[in-house]
Amino acid sequence: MSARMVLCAVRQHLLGGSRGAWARFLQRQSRGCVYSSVHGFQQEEIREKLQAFPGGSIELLTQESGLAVLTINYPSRMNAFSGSMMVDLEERVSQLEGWTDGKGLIVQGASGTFCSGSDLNAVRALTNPQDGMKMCMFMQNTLTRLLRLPMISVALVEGRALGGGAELTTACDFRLMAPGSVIQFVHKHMGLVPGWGGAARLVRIVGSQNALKLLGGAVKVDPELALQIGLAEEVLQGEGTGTPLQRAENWLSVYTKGPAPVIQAVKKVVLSGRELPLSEALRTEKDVFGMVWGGPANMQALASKSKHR
Ligand SMILES: CC[C@H](C(=O)O)C(=O)SCCNC(=O)CCNC(=O)[C@H](O)C(C)(C)COP(=O)(O)OP(=O)(O)OC[C@H]1O[C@@H](n2cnc3c(N)ncnc32)[C@H](O)[C@@H]1OP(=O)(O)O
Repeated sequence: MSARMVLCAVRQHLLGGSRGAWARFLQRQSRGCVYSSVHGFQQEEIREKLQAFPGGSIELLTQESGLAVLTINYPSRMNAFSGSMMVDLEERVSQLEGWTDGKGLIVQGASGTFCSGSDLNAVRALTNPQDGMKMCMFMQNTLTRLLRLPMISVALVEGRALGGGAELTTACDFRLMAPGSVIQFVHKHMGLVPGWGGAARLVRIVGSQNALKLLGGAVKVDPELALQIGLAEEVLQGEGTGTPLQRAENWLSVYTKGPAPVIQAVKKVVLSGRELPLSEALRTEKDVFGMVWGGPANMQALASKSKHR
């Protein structure tokens, strides 16, 4: 068992039995990770390698409302991901996995642009295929765990989301785009394909025909095209109605209104439906249903004889 798996098991033990169904689901999903030592993945080894490329940071702000904001912060490099930021991101995702009050997450870039992918200075120093695959496994694990967080997540895209930045947007449940913003899978121009799981997720979001066009043409996806193919949910219009972050928070609050256990249960049943074969998804849905049935929110709704006119 890898250190990561032991940590995950301990965390779940500490979270206790009320999250048993979720823990079992994660267990079935290799505790949220795609790669472990079984696949030749040694987390500590790659962490050390990545730490050798410092710069920037990933900031996490959790709010009492149950909404969190994760900010990719390296403005002097258009928020490119340095090695240490990849490690930071993994740590912030661990924090979010343990946040029992979490309902929603907004992922944004600092200073009006989303993320320009990997830091090319680090990429240039890690060009052998072994190092590339280790970095890719590390980021796939982290972004898979980000997408599987028991909260509803939104990528707020301002400016540019390029390469790995475009891939990061697909690790959120929704994408909201500011006017003038662009999502571009520039990988082909770099002689590459996505490696952070972005292709697999993109196919599930926009379908294989659209994904093939976006990757094959390294298409600059503006908000209009993104809406048309279902990559973005909404364009954040409306000068004078707050900052893009405030508008994204307003948009998300519609879906995160209510008690945390119920919102988390909503995400869990949708996630299992999205990822699991039908019979397994149905069993998970039953388990999650058992967690909210007779719970405080359910009892309160029954007592108040609520109507849904
Ligand atoms: C492809 C797969 C791979 C992965 O998945 O791991 C990647 O993601 S590789 C990275 C893909 N991204 C790029 O290739 C972006 C390259 N940069 C650009 O195209 C432009 O810089 C752009 C469009 C982001 C911004 O252009 P603009 O004219 O507005 O500004 P500058 O070019 O002057 O950029 C400011 C400053 O930022 C540095 N920068 C930008 N992106 C990166 C990056 N990915 N890595 C390292 N540094 C980056 C740029 O070099 C400038 O620095 P300066 O010291 O002022 O020259």
